Amino acid sequence: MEQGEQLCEAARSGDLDKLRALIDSGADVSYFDGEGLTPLMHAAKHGHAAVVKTLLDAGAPWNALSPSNFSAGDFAMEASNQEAFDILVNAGIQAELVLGTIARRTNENGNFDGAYLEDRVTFSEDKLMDSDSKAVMMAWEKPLMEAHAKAVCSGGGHILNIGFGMGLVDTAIQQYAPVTHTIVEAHPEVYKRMLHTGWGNKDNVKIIFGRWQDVLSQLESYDGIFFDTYGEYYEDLREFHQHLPILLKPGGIYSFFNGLCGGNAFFHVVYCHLVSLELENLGYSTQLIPLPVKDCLGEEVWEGVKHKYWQLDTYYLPVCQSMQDSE
Ligand SMILES: C[S@@+](CC[C@H](N)C(=O)[O-])C[C@H]1O[C@@H](n2cnc3c(N)ncnc32)[C@H](O)[C@@H]1O
Repeated sequence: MEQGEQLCEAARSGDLDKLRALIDSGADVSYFDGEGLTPLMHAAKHGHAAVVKTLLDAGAPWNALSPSNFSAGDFAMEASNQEAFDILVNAGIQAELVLGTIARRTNENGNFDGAYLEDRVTFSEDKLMDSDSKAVMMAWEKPLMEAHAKAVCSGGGHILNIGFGMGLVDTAIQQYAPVTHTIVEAHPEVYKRMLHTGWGNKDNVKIIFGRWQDVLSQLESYDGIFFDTYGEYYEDLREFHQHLPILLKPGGIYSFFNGLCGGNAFFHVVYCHLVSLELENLGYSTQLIPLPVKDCLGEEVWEGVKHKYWQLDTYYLPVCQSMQDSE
């Protein structure tokens, strides 16, 4: 049997001594067997936590995917192997803190090339699409947007929303009659449509046209902030978070569309941890409220849409607050 196969066999049976000996003799820890599984996936599947740790320490890729798009962490999660799962989550967080490769790759699958804001968009009743038939926003998200609006408007006052899209969250925000409601939107056609549908005539609404990055000096500070852009990277969200101490008033609530790695359950867990950790470092606590979405997401929803950006059964709605407020 070749070394890679022996490694998979040792990982399956939890034979740590054999595994170490194979690694020491140069066996390839990123080997894929005939079924497209790595030794790490086998160890995770069978709950051999020490083997998982040894393989990761030897450089096994935590984020390799099986032919059915399962990572080692997905296998551990599916088999309820908590210890192996925790080790893999930590490995994922550490790797992403340094490299941020997963979120970037997910976006590359979406083929963003920075040109979205210059391209045409198409509006229909149930979606807003970019020129490449990828959904910028879809109506199935309406209950999520209503929940986000409820969270960020819970203290009333002055509300900021970044990214108008189909106006779902803004329509919901209006229901709470905020004192002021500022909307930042960067796409010329979306902006035009906002004006066409009367958003420019609402007494409490202020529209700022431009990329949030370019209009920061026009922003004030707010009691509630929601962030949901398109065609941007995790780094952009992270950069936006750096401005929260100025943009969010004491006692204010911040939330964002949590579509991070929405195509893979385990990567999503890693990113939920990662973003919470990064917000914590900035002084914000994050509560993730689970909302079931399976029922609003039948196959027909994705008809004509090129990239299925969300494939999970539960959405975790982030509610962030300054930790000083909760003391
Ligand atoms: C996913 S949609 C927002 C959906 C919205 N939450 C809703 O409820 O309909 C993203 C929006 O952000 C806009 N956008 C993209 N990049 C932006 C940026 N850098 N600054 C401001 N808006 C941006 C897009 O044009 C798009 O209208």
